[in-house]
Amino acid sequence: FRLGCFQAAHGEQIAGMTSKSALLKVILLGDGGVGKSSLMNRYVANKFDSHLFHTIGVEFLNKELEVDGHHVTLQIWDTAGQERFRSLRTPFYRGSDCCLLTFSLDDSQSFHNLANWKKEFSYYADVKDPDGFPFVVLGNKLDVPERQVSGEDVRKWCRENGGHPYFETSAKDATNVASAFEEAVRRTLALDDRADHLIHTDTVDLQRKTAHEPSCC
Ligand SMILES: Nc1nc2c(ncn2[C@@H]2O[C@H](COP(=O)(O)OP(=O)(O)OP(=O)(O)O)[C@@H](O)[C@H]2O)c(=O)[nH]1
Ligand SMILES: [Mg+2]
Repeated sequence: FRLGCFQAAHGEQIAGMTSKSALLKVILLGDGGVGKSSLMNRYVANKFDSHLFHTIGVEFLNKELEVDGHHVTLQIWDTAGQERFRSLRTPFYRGSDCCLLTFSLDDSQSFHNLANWKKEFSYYADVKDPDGFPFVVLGNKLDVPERQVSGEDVRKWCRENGGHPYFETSAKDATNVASAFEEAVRRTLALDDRADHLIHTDTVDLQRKTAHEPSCC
């Protein structure tokens, strides 16, 4: 499931580039209407539409950013949260480097559904160890006064389900939106460092092997 990332990292080594640049795929999941498209639009275009249509299938947008000195192209995949679009979104989970589990703070059912979203993602993205995968939890619509979910309950769920980071966001007034995406990048790059190490080890092994065998190509 992390093949895309491995290839990017390997490509850099072959090309001998000095600065690190990676394409990271991050996917937004959560119930219909929680604000996934609004979060993506706020982050990428700095726009907000109070009468957005439900997404059908998936859409993606790219955003370039720098986090802790790493240049990254973030490919943000926005999915349709409504149940009737399930078969249109699940084929796009594979290859995701990070998953943003999104709910709305004024809708407790959307919070209770996070476990189902995590399960659906892990199944279709073929994630072997869901608790080790970089999920980030977003509680959106912080600006709405009719709050139904307490931060304490979410933090407890995050602690008990793999220690995922949690952000309370508002796509409407831009609160915490950039911080949440940047944390997603940070978590992914932290895993990539380990992946780079594995690739490096493989490369050394291959070179050793070829040194002891007659070269034919
Ligand atoms: N007040 C407020 N409204 C928001 C916020 N984010 C989204 N909305 C509104 O909530 C509604 C649903 O937002 P969307 O971004 O379309 O939700 P979605 O998760 O993409 O929904 P699906 O595409 O059906 O999965 C829209 O009318 C948005 O304007 C927010 O932070 N605050
Ligand atoms: Mg949408």
